[in-house]
Amino acid sequence: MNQHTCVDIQKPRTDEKLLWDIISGNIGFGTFLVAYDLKLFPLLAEKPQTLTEVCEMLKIHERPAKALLAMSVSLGLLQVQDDYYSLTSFAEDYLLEGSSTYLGDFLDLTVATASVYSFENIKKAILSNSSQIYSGEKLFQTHEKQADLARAFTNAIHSRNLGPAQAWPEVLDLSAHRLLLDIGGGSGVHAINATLKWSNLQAVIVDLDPICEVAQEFVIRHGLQSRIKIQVSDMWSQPFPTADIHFYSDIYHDWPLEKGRFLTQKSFDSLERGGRIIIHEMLYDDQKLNSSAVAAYDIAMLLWTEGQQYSARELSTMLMDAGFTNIEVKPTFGYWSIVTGCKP
Ligand SMILES: C[S@@+](CC[C@H](N)C(=O)[O-])C[C@H]1O[C@@H](n2cnc3c(N)ncnc32)[C@H](O)[C@@H]1O
Repeated sequence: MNQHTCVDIQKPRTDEKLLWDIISGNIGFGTFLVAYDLKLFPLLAEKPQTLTEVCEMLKIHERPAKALLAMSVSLGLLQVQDDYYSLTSFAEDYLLEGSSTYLGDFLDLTVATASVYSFENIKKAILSNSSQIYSGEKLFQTHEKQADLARAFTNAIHSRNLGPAQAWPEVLDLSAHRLLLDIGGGSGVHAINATLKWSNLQAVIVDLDPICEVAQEFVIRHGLQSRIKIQVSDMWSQPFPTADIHFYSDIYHDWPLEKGRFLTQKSFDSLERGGRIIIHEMLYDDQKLNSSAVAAYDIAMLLWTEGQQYSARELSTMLMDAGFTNIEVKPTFGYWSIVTGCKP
């Protein structure tokens, strides 16, 4: 090439916004957890504060305070008016201890396990097709052996489900049913909300031993001991107690497809005629293409479990193959939906 020949620089077809959107998702998540950890949200719940006041109360310099506040505003957690920062409705609903949908226990676990989502762990999970939580030990087997971890996890899932669990019982008519079996029910947050909404319903929560202790405490806290029973039971090996609704929330996504099929068939076989199955999950669209939130949850399942997020079509097909009819998919709350069917 001649020394003086100019070479055109090819222009990109797109600007680079997408790069910064991807980066901001990651940094925004970390900054949100730090804001939570520093108790920025309860501080602003007392009264709106200026930048200087936030610096004083959090004992941080102006430069990081500005960055923290700007990110919190851009994430939709704070709003600013006349130089005063205050909470948005989302922050009031989910980030204040007094709220009935407070995410505190979920965020505490997320802070404690933030390193699970590191570059190294995501790469290892993708290359090895294995979970990275608890140094590669199986999630639920570890919980069976370590009651403290089981409790922190169960409390976290409970707090994260306080909103969704109020929503799904509103979208179905359960007035003709008697007994809901909450399989792998965790804290019992769904059984509790379903029985509170439908006075005709009783419930049984089945789960592993240390989790049932936590569920018992939540049931007592709501004064529902006469309507909700708790049974230590392994859903793979032990028969289901009699019920006319089988409810699964965030269970199918913990396991591979064939285990989902197993549970579906087991439910179909053990439900009475007219019985209903309800699967509560964050669903992908059928092409598994259009939701970054569900895709992120899918990666989280890779890091924590043997499972994956499913689409409405995949779960509906599973129900149909087992013999269920009248299959319906109903969006319920945020990214949550239920897939439900009846035993003819
Ligand atoms: C992701 S959590 C969901 C908890 C609850 N369904 C909810 O949505 O709040 C999964 C639950 O399945 C339970 N689980 C795992 N293996 C189980 C088994 N073999 N038998 C019964 N429950 C099991 C776990 O202990 C845990 O409570």
